[in-house]
Amino acid sequence: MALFHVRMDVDIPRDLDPEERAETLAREKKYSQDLQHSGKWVHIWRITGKFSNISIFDVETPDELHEILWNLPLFPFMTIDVTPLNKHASSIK
Ligand SMILES: O=C(O)C[C@H]1C=CC(=O)O1
Repeated sequence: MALFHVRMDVDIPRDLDPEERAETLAREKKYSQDLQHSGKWVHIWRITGKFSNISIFDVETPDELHEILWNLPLFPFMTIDVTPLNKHASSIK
């Protein structure tokens, strides 16, 4: 198990075909919710006032996270920042 903090900033071009935009967003939602049901996408929080999220992933390896992120339907329109997390020595959990 490895935890990662991931920030995703979305920037969809204004001239993208509205049908393609809606279809991509619908696929993104299903992809995200399937991963949430699987336990791999542990948290997703909207950043106030931005088309961005902060997420926590629980995966086996960085390669697995890379595959998940690479296959996000919105990946072509995202800037993604990944921070690996280690257990803090003072954590009681
Ligand atoms: O809305 C977003 O932050 C982008 C993306 C991540 C999951 C999802 O459903 O959409």
